[in-house]
This record gives sequence, C-alpha cells and structure tokens, in this order.
Amino acid sequence: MGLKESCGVFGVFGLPNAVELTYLGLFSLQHRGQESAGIVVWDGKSLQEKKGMGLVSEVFHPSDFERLKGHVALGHVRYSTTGSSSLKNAQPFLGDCRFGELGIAHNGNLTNTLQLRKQLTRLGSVFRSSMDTELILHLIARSQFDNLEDSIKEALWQMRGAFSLGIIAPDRLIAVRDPWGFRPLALGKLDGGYVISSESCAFDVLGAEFLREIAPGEMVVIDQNGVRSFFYAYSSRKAFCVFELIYFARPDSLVFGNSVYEARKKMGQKLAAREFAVADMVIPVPDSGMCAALGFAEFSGIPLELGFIRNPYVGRTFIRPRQDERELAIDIKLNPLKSLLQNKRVIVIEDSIVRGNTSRRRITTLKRAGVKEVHMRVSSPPHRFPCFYGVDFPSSSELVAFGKSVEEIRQYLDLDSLQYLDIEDLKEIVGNAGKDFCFACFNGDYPVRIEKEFAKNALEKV
Ligand SMILES: O=P(O)(O)OC[C@H]1O[C@H](OP(=O)(O)OP(=O)(O)O)[C@H](O)[C@@H]1O
Ligand SMILES: NC(=O)CC[C@H](N)C(=O)O
Ligand code: SF4
Ligand SMILES: [Mg+2]
Repeated sequence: MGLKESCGVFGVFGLPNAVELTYLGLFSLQHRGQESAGIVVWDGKSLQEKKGMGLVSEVFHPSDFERLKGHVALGHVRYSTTGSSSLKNAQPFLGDCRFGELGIAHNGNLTNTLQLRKQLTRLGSVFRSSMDTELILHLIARSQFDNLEDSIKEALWQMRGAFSLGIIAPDRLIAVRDPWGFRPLALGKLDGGYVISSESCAFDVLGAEFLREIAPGEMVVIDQNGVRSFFYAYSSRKAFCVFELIYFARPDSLVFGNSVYEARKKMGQKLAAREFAVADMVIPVPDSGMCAALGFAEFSGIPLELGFIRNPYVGRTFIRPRQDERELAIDIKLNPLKSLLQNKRVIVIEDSIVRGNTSRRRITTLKRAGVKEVHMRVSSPPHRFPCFYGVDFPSSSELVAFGKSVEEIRQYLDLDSLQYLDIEDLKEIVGNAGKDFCFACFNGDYPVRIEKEFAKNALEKV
C-alpha cells in the first residue's frame, strides 16, 4: 500500500473499552492513511485525546489505554488531501463551542473549501490548522440553531464535495455521509454498543455485527436512547468512488453494496474475456493486483503463479525523497522469482498505473529476471484526470496516461502488450450501469464542481 490512499474513520458508542476497540478498528483501517493517527474519548466530563504522526502502532502506547478511559471514542487515520501532513492537522480535530467539546474525523475533501474559508474569515473565525475539516467545526459553532443536531445540519447544508464524518460530542457519537456518497461509512453493533467504520473489515476483527452502510445524505445519531437517523439532504446524482472498489478498500470489506473481493475478481474476469495474448502464466503485482489476477486466471485457464515475492516488512515506498532511493525501495518490496520466470511469457496483472514509476520499475526487474514477454493488464481504465474528492492523485501532467494513447503508454513502459479494463465493463461490474458511481479520474466527468484555484496547500497560505 502507499501511493494513494484515503482517510479512515472509526468510532464506538456505549462500550467501556471504547478506546481499545477504536485502536483495533484503526489498525484494520491503516491502509487508508499512514501519515498520522488519533483517538478522542469522552470520559464523562470532557474529551481526552492522543494524536501523533505515523502509523497507529507508532502513535499509541500501552500507557495511553490507562489514561484514556470512557465509553464513547472516535479515531482517525490520515492521508492528507487538504493541508500539510503535520501534527496540527492530525485528526480527530477538536474544538470547544457552545454545545461543549466536539471532535471531527473526516474522510473526503470539501470542494468549496476556499469559498467557506473566505466567508468564515470575514466573520472573524481564527484557524488553527490548514485543513478543510476545521471549516466544518466553525460552521457548526456559528450556526443560528440552539441545539447541536440542527447546527450540524445547517453546517452540512453549506458543505460541498466528499465527506464521510464521525463527530464525537458529550455522550454522543454522530455519523454523516455526504449526499453524493463519495466515501464509504458503515454502522455496526457490538454487545450493547454501536460502532461506525469507513470499512466493514474492522467490524469483523472486533466481532461486531455489520448492520448497514450509512446512506448518502444521512445523519445517524447514537446516544443513550439508541440510534436515530434522518436524511438532511438529497442528491439525485450519486457518486460512489469506484476507486474504492479497484484499489483503496480491503478485499474483506463490503463497500457500496459490493464485496470488494468479488468486484476485483470480476474486473480480472472481464480483462480475461478480452484477452488475445498467448502466455505461460498470470502473475499478480502484490498487494492490490491479487484479486483481479485470481479472476483473470480462473476465467482464462492460464495458471496463476506468484512471480513476485513480497517482503512483508516494506510499507511505504513513497517516502523516499530521491528517485534512486525510491527505485531501491520498490525493488526491496517485490522481488521477481527468477527460477520461475526465466524465458517465460507472462501476463502481469496490476490494479492501476498512476505516475507509472512503480510499474516501469517492475517491468525492468521482470526483464532482468529473464522474462521473455511481458503483457500487462490493468484492472482499471487509464488514469487521466486528478481527483479532488479525498485522494491525492497528482496533477494531470504527472499522470502517465495523460495525453497519451494506450500504445504510447505501452512504449513508455517497454511492454510487449498493454490492455486496460474497459470503462463500460467496469460500469457493468459495479451495478446499475455505473450510474451511482464517480469515474472522474478516468473520464473527467466531475460529479461536483471544483473550485478553480483549489490546491492541496490552498489553506496553508491564506
Ligand atoms: O503509478 P505507479 O508508480 O506505477 O504506481 C502504481 C502502483 O501503486 C499502487 O501500489 P502500491 O505499491 O502503492 O501499493 P499496494 O501494495 O497496495 O498495491 C498500485 O496498486 C500500483 O501497483
Ligand atoms: N484523505 C482524506 O480523506 C483527508 C481528509 C481531509 N481532507 C484532510 O486532508 O485531512
Ligand atoms: S475521481 Fe476517482 S478517486 Fe476520486 S472520487 Fe472519483 S473515482 Fe474516486
Ligand atoms: Mg500496487
């Protein structure tokens, strides 16, 4: 995992070991964000927090579980998309207002960030972070309503773009999904309490029961009286992020009504249905190419082999600043199995090619291992446009497929052949002809308008 992620949100209501459970939940969501992590707990009097830079295992220590006690907790793992990767921007983001202390955990990206920041600054708001997430807290605090739930609603009415939120308040946990439904968020039950999570895989680990996904435009309030839910807004256009199914989410999660594992296998099957190359074996690029490769091999009858051996101790390849160090890190992560590959014609299954650096390097190492022909099959269409909804994809000019035909990409990557998943096939796999999904990074059709001047560091300079 590494090049592109989204954040993870996890919360617990009504269980005495809420912090431990949230820690375990965040562990299962680690693939969604590796820059910083945090947990906030309601201890009956106030909100207590622990946040830090790095992985969940690096941020929390046994002593934190002694100090942080309570039955309501909210956690977050961050991959920055608005604002720098720094401690001031670690989440959940806390603030004290007339409704008491609030903590917000956000997955997504607001698309009217600059407009809201200008508006709030004019009203006298003072900011502590450079995140879009902080704007939400200010909007709630400034609401005309005299109760928290209506104030949150009023804030939500002013927000555009992608936001799956967990909000912790005195004795309350609130979960919200934006009306387009860009990012996932699910509700579960554990013993006498409730849990919310970006992905259902975290429920399985805790032994929690998956109740349902929170719906687009829905707000769920959990307190001593149980669970209440209502719709605060409606959009006829839905925009579930199709890339959650292709890459971000874990295969053992259920996202947007789809089993991620099954969806990925089908992507592989669709690729195989259009296959023309003659090959000795199919090899996945671990980790995320695995499920599609299974589907491809099953459909085509070409044997599946583990041509790349994964070093389980290598995580984040992208933090190496220098190109030569990056290449070394890529090589350390996956090593081609020479004895298997020598003189063979292989079909390599990858889930996506973004900048092309990783893929180019992988192909070089395969050739060095003696592979005769490398045919690459990608279980997504070519990435030609940036994402503004919670994934830090590079600008168009950095995308290897931008302005290039598939044949030009093939030449650039030095492949014997290259095929991408057809966008129509992808739409068929996700159901309802893809009408409820966002495909903007593939086709440039942005479901929610983007501010022209937006940049990841836009609030850094204001
Ligand atoms: O645009 P490129 O530079 O060619 O990179 C594309 C690769 O990056 C991602 O994998 P990554 O190694 O980050 O994580 P994974 O182990 O989860 O697949 C993705 O799955 C591709 O394999
Ligand atoms: N990837 C995300 O969901 C990021 C959430 C929020 N926009 C931030 O930058 O912190
Ligand atoms: S642009 Fe791509 S990554 Fe971003 S929300 Fe849409 S489908 Fe997902
Ligand atoms: Mg990969």
